[in-house]
Amino acid sequence: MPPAQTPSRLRSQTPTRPRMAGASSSQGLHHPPSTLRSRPASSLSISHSAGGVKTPNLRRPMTPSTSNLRARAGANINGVTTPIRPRASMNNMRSQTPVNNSSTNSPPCYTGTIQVSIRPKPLNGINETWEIDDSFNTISNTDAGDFHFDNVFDPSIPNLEVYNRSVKPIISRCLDGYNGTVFAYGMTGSGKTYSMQGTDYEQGLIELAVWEIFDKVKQNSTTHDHEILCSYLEIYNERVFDLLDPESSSSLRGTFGSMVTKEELRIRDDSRYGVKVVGLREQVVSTPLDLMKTIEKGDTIRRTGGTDFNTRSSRSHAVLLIRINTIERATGVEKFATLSLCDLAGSEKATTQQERRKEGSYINKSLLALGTVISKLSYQSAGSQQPYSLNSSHIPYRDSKLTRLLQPSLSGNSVVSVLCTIHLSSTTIAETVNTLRFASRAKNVTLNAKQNEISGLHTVTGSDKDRLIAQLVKENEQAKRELMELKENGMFDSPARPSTDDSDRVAQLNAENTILMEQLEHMKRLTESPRLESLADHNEALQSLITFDVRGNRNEFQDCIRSIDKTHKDQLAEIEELKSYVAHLEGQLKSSRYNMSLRNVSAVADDIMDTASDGKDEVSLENIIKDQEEEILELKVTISSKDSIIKALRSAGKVRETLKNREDSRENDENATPGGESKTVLKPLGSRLNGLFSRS
Ligand SMILES: Nc1ncnc2c1ncn2[C@@H]1O[C@H](COP(=O)(O)OP(=O)(O)OP(=O)(O)O)[C@@H](O)[C@H]1O
Repeated sequence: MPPAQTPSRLRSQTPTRPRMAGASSSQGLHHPPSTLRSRPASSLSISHSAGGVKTPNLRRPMTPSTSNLRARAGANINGVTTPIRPRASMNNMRSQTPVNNSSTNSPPCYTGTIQVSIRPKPLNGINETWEIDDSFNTISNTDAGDFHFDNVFDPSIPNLEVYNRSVKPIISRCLDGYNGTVFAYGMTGSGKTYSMQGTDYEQGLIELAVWEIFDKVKQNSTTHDHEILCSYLEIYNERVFDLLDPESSSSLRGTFGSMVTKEELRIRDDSRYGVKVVGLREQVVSTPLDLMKTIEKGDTIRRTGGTDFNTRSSRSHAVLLIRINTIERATGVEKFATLSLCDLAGSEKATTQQERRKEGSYINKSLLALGTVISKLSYQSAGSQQPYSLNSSHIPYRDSKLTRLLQPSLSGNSVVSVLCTIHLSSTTIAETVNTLRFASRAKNVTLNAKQNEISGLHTVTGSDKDRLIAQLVKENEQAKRELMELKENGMFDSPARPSTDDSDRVAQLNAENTILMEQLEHMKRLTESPRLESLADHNEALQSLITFDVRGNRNEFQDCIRSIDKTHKDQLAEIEELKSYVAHLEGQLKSSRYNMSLRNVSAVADDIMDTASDGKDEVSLENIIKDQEEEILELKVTISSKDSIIKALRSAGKVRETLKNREDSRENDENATPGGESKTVLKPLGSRLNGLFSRS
């Protein structure tokens, strides 16, 4: 990301915003001094609280002295400009208190109320309707009473002063991961656009915020990476449009109302940002000029039109969204925030033009919805009983696109500053009182903005870090305990004892390999040809038994039986031997595995793994073990076939017994009657044995 330029340097490069001489500082630019009417000292003032409810206030109203008025107004008296008194002691965000929730593992948050400032538009003529007190917190009218706010600006102060007191603290919060919202509210022609967008001769709050953001980004650029994205939209006749959409730009320039062909966008819930405008363009901007050009582009297609109060009235609510993502390089901790800067359309009485009337009704409807939401939030925050008309806990954010869009901010997760612009004229007193009542309610709305922070990949902070350390200590202790146990059991005295020395380990593994190879060889020897030959001999003996003609030579028959008996015994002995050998190999396998896992435990504990050899030995050992397992499986198959043979032998033994018995009885019969039919018995027995062999 290219480093941000300093505001001063860039300002001098901005061709589109020529400044009046002396307009670059808050002290330099001023407007004609307002003439504030002094009220009679004895008048009874009315104080406004939530909901604009009047409460008698017996405080004696202040009567500003002439000098005070001059100082406040930055007045040009006798040709000398009196600087506007800086109010360093005035902390505009004082109501917002940082709350550290680290003990509860939740992100830090700011609690407080919406910050509300009143900005009267300079009056052509003498102000006899409203009084602003010395402390710049109260605006009063004999009939309407007192209204108290965070700031009540003198009409003559410049945008920079307004910015410093009502917006600047929010920018710092945004760079620290808190969402920020600033919106200008007031009747048509009262100075919302003047304040937010400025003029060719004076920077507006938006531009000042943009410079501040990039200035802060530059200050942090050695330690942090930043990404700044911007979106710009308008809500026109209850429809959301993208002001950065070039298509819209070309099709709409200089057109209004029914000629609108822009694509309407929808607002959806969003887990990260609360709500999201689907399809809204986000433009990455890397310099303040980039961002200002983007905004200016959007402004060219924003709807404006002439009203009875304003020749170039904003006919839509314009919302600029600046997303600020910050990543601290050292920790990878990411903070992200959205700064929403809203220039709302002005409320107005019915106008003569039909098109303006239609727009006006939409504007009034959405402002009414905003007023209702603010009222309900205000009562909710105060925990007080709502009037019958508002009697429900439901906050109707969905009643208008404006409230829906501002829902995340109004529902608390944002640091919010409202700038209410008013007319001081006696002809607009009803609208001004309405605006002040709205402002009073907004002042009561509580906020609980959370810091948007994501822990870095390679680090953790605060309580997460402590938790991780505790977990690692626990794991380490467990590993140590296991190692101690293994030592006590003499495991480290075995040939497989792990060594921290790599060459020792390799030698050890080679030795194990040799042993295993020998065992493998031995196993092969046991299972190879002689055994199969003896099995073949055995089969031959059985075959001859099957085909034996019991009428043949009795000696031969008995030899055959003896041979089978011997083979049977030999097979049984071999099977036992094989079984014990398989058990032995299984034991070996187990112990090899155990030694391997032991090595792993030890390696982790001593952090040897990083420096271990290329692992060939491990691989070959594993291969051998795999081979052994296969051999064992084969042996098991052999054993099971031998079991079948044993079964067959047992059957053959029984046959032999039968034959022997028959032989005996035949001898007896021969002695008694000559001839006999033994073959008939042997046939089925032979086929049974044949079947058994073919199965095994
Ligand atoms: N504080 C101020 N100082 C000097 N001129 C101002 C001030 N506020 C407003 N004006 C002038 O008043 C006129 C109307 O102001 P602006 O367009 O800002 O009103 P608005 O509240 O945005 O109106 P709308 O709601 O109709 O858009 C403009 O010509 C503007 O220059």
